[in-house]
Amino acid sequence: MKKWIDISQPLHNRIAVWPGDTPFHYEVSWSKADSGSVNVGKLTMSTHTGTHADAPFHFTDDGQRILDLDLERFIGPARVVDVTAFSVLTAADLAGVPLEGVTRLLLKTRHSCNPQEFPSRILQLDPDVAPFLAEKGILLLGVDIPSVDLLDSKELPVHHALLASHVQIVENLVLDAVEPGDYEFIGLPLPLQDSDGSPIRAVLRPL
Ligand SMILES: Nc1ccccc1C(=O)C[C@H](N)C(=O)O
Ligand SMILES: [Zn+2]
Ligand SMILES: [Zn+2]
Repeated sequence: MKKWIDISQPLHNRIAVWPGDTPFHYEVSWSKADSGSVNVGKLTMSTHTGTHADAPFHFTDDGQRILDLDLERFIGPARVVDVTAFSVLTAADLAGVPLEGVTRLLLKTRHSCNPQEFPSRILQLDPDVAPFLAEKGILLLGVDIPSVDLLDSKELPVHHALLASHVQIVENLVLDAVEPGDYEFIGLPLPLQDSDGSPIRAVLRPL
């Protein structure tokens, strides 16, 4: 049996966050020395830090929250496709990619990513990608960048198009060391009842 590959950003106090968002912070708030028994940590973070899933509530006030999402989407076969040659990606571009029978698509948009550095430019996805993916039967789209929309977007047209097409969004994957191809994917969100997003531990195993 092949090994699972971790495709998650490590969460630590120097991880890059969305500009202006809550910095990630972990500390031991109650040490073994103090408690006489155990180390107990305390976390402060934005729900969109590191490798994470977006809930529709992130960009729609009446949208589903993380705990409402169907877990089936976050476990199962996935295809990794290299789109590093593109700075804009449309449905027409994806028409040349074999996607028959694919239910989860992970896009490798850059050769390397440094989770401690927020990117200045990212791939531009055309919103027409969303209905195209839905038509292929794709349930989840994962990217190795902080957003499926451009970094300065306020309207978030790609987020909205993916929601309208019932495609789950996963962001900030680490695909540097991953060859294009077919894998088993697991990337489960935490059971955060009211949340707009959740960190996931995303892993792949070659099929
Ligand atoms: N505008 C923001 C402000 C603060 C924190 C995150 C965002 C995002 O929109 C993040 C990105 N679109 C995401 O879905 O993770
Ligand atoms: Zn997000
Ligand atoms: Zn997002």
